[in-house]
Amino acid sequence: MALLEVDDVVVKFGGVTAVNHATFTADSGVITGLIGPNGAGKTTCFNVISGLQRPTSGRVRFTGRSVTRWPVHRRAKHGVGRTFQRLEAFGSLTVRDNVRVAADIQGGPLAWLRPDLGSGRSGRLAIEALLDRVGIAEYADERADSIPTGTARLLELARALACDPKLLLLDEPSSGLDETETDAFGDLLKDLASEGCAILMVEHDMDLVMAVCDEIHVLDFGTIIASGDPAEIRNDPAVQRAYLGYAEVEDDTSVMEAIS
Ligand SMILES: Nc1ncnc2c1ncn2[C@@H]1O[C@H](COP(=O)(O)OP(=O)(O)OP(=O)(O)O)[C@@H](O)[C@H]1O
Repeated sequence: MALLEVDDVVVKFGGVTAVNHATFTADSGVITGLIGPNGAGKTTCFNVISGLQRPTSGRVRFTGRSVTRWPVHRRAKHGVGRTFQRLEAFGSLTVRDNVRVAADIQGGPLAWLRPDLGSGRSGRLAIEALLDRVGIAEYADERADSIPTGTARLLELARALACDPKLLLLDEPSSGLDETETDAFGDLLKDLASEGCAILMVEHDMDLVMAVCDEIHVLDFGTIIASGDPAEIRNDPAVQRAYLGYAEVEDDTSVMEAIS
């Protein structure tokens, strides 16, 4: 049993089938990529997993329990963390306070009793350590609406990590990061996975996807058309066709070449 099981999920918006009988898993210690052309249904899948979107049919199981009808906050409390493609930080708060709010909410009304949370010294140190870990400590006192986009994405990651997730859903996490920052970000993802976190990532940077993912699922028009490790996905003709939009693909054209 995998940590997250998406089972035969369908999402329809009127006449548009955004997700079409998608079945896939994400597991602890594993970095899983969910890729596909624009409009393929990736964000809708994330919304179904995090609880923002009720599926038309199908099920979502998390830690073996059916969570299909659970609201967002209940899933979050049980370990589903998420970042958004469109940034969702509290702009008028500092970077540090954005993370503190997340830790406080996760801790609940009795958080002040726990030494690792709340406003006590240990809680404060834990937040500083988190900011340092994602590489944004120097921005701790800046307002969140004044920091660069790439930094704001890392802030979203820190905020999600403050809730101690078992599963981390990352939607376009590297957009806005330069090459060096993206490399560091990839290393951080590997570290998090090695500590047992399940990571499911929607990402357009194929170099990053191919470098860090253990398993990749490819969506096209809402349907999973391929699943496998990076080498299998790279050379899958159906994936190449999906990205290029036509069938005539040279045998030796890789996905990375196809979409670049
Ligand atoms: N709330 C909605 N109402 C109607 N149609 C929607 C809604 N949300 C998504 N769609 C449609 O569902 C399809 C899948 O959209 P989705 O945003 O999940 O794709 P995506 O793979 O995340 O795309 P991108 O890579 O561009 O972010 C698209 O055709 C989109 O227009």
